[in-house]
Amino acid sequence: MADFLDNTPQKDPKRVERAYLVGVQTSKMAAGEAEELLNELQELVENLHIGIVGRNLVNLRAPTPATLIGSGKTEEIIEAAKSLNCDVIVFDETLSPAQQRNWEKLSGIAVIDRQEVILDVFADRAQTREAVIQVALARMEYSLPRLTRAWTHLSRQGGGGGAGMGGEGETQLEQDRRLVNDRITRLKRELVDVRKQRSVQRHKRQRVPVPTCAIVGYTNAGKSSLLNALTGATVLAEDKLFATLDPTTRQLLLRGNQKLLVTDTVGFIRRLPHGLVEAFKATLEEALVANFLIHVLDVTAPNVAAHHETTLSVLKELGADNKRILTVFNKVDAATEAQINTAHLLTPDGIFISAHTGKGLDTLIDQCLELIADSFGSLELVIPHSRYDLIARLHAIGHVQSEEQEEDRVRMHVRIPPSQIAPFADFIASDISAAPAKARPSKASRKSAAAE
Ligand SMILES: Nc1nc2c(ncn2[C@@H]2O[C@H](COP(=O)(O)OP(=O)(O)OP(=O)(O)O)[C@@H](O)[C@H]2O)c(=O)[nH]1
Ligand SMILES: [Mg+2]
Repeated sequence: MADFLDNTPQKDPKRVERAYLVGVQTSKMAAGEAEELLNELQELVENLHIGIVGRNLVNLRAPTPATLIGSGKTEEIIEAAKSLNCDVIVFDETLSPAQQRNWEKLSGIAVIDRQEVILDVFADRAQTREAVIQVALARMEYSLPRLTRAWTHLSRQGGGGGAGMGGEGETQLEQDRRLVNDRITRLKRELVDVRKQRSVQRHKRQRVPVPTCAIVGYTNAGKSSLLNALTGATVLAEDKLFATLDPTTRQLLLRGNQKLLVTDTVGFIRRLPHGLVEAFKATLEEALVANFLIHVLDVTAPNVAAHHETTLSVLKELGADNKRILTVFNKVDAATEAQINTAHLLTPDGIFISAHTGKGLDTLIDQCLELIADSFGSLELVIPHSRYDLIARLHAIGHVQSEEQEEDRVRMHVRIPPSQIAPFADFIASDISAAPAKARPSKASRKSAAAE
């Protein structure tokens, strides 16, 4: 049991290595969707260094409660998996604990679903204490109703085998449940401590209020590459799913001395286990507290619309769907004209960029500046030289866009958060952002002010 609770994937040479994949096409799915999901599952499984020796896309009119798919097709799959000498059958659809048990009984082979694969990939990537605990929690919550399975996670990773088949007695099961529940409680407690440190760090950052944005999006879209391209950071960017689990924040200095904190976050995927969203909520808090979001999409992905929808629905689940979002289509350097057209239709005001070549980054930065201007009021202040303390303070906390010396005073355009305005109230010449829309400076003049 102890090994099962260990979050570290075991590098046992006997571990499973031959997988048979099963996808399910339902009438609700768009043409090609199930095939594409199955390709994604294949990539996920390969990320676990398990070889794919066969795959089967099943048409499903109505689900069968016991095994999800009908008995004829079930037999056919088991037959094929056995003849290919597979040690695991992987379902793209979520299997209920009972369905999973039934499949394992019928086949004598370990049977897992996409959710478990995703959990395993996350476990493989987790590096920091926070990520390790979060993944362990999600995995334990997933495993609780599945403790009576023929293969626990441990025995599957240890090479499977029939030893555990149906032999677990009630007492053992009760004991296992208690152990898992105890461990869940302990991990939750430990997580509270780890998170306290993150919130201390954030408060430190927020002492000087700087606008923040979070980069969100489907896994492998190029979020870390964008952070690197924008800020010169060196976050690991790799062609593997879920390369990033922990958020990284970097400061970006834009035109007009405007600072912006940019956070890279964990990627999303279709059919993300609910437990993982729950477990990563705190990590994704960076997205919740951001002033706005940059949603990155891989314009070359075969089903960019589904990626778009997945990210929006996870954001909704997190309660971050009311944020202003800049939609960014990345990898234009590798895109076809048809892919660009599809993206245009999906989000007409999307920004096309390449984190690799730098194309489109200027436009993205312009739009970031606009959003900052919208959320941080733009003020014109006239301050006498005798109040140099206030001028110095503005340089420290605000973002001075322009500064003009007049006889015994200085005229400044600044952006400061509303909560910080009070000490300057007597010196306000005009509040640009609060002015009626027609009196507001045009987009172009605001941009040039920012460029000064
Ligand atoms: N052609 C091309 N490839 C890119 C571009 N940006 C990123 N990539 C590639 O896409 C892959 C994923 O990039 P990452 O930056 O790691 O993606 P991510 O969104 O952070 O991925 P996760 O952290 O796994 O969610 C890497 O192989 C990058 O080299 C781009 O502008 N053009
Ligand atoms: Mg990343």
